Amino acid sequence: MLKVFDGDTQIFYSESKWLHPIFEFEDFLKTYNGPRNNLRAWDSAIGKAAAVLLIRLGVLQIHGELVSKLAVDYTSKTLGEGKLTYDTLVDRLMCQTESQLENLTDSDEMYYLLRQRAKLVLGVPVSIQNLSYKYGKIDGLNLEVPAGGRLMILGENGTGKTTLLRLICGIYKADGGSVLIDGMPVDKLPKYTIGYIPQLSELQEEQSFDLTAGEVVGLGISGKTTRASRRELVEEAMSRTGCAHLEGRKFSVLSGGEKQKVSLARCLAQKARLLLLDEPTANLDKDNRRMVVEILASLSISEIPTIIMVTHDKELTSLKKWEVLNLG
Ligand SMILES: Nc1ncnc2c1ncn2[C@@H]1O[C@H](COP(=O)(O)OP(=O)(O)OP(=O)(O)O)[C@@H](O)[C@H]1O
Repeated sequence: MLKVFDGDTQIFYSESKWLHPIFEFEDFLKTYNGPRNNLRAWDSAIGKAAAVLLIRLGVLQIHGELVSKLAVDYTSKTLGEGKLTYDTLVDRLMCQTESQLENLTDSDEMYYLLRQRAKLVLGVPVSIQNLSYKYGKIDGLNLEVPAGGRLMILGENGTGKTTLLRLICGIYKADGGSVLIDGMPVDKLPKYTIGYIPQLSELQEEQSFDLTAGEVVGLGISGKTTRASRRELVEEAMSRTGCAHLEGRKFSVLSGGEKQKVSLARCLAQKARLLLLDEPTANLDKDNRRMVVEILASLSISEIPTIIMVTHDKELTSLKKWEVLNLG
């Protein structure tokens, strides 16, 4: 059970189990407009996981009926002594989550792990078995990317990186083996599951596209969405990728980098569960490359889609915690 107070006023209450009340509280905060500088929480049991989440949400004073030593250590290191009080102190809470967090210190990485354990990820798993294709070095390839996983495909020119993305999203048919996304072949997937951004050269070929950038971003949004929420999704995605000012411009006349930003906004508005990105930072200047890196980092700890990306960009290849597949 979790109760949260602003000073003495209770603002939130939940009786859900495990860490779910805290994730519910996170959702509650998205629309809560009251003051947040004096948040106090009361929870029945506090392990390191609960401490990490509550502190991320800005709670400064926590009381638990049952509290673990790991939680006390983490809280005193992060907030200072005496911010976590308790009725009973135990060595550790007997759960796997507490053990998995024991030696982690990076708040983003802990948060990512907790959302994965709570199955609060947008991403779908991808399973590639014995995949073969006539071009490139794709010969009996096996690969598992879990829901919300992050995979970077590296390799020399011509090894088949782009070909692999096209096999995953069904543009090419494999000569042998299979690709299952969320347990299904690609043609059985619900519409809008995949967001694919091809290499810039292909985006450039879409010259006949007579749509505005805003309309392109709206393409991935389900037809059932109301007009108002559609607008909101488009605006939010375009401002997140720094291209809101391009909304009324024709997509076909945009520069390469602008097209990439608009395409990324399309995938965000679509809430794609699997992002397939082919050289997403090629042709972007330093600031825009940084922005893409930041968007990928923030996606990987909030919505958590599954991301499979081909890149040569040093800034991206140095990202930590990504699985790497070297083709060739
Ligand atoms: N439809 C096709 N017809 C002939 N050759 C093809 C076809 N599709 C792919 N290939 C060849 O397969 C190889 C792999 O191509 P792909 O574009 O996947 O490479 P890549 O690893 O993405 O390379 P780069 O780093 O240069 O983008 C290349 O030699 C390419 O010429």
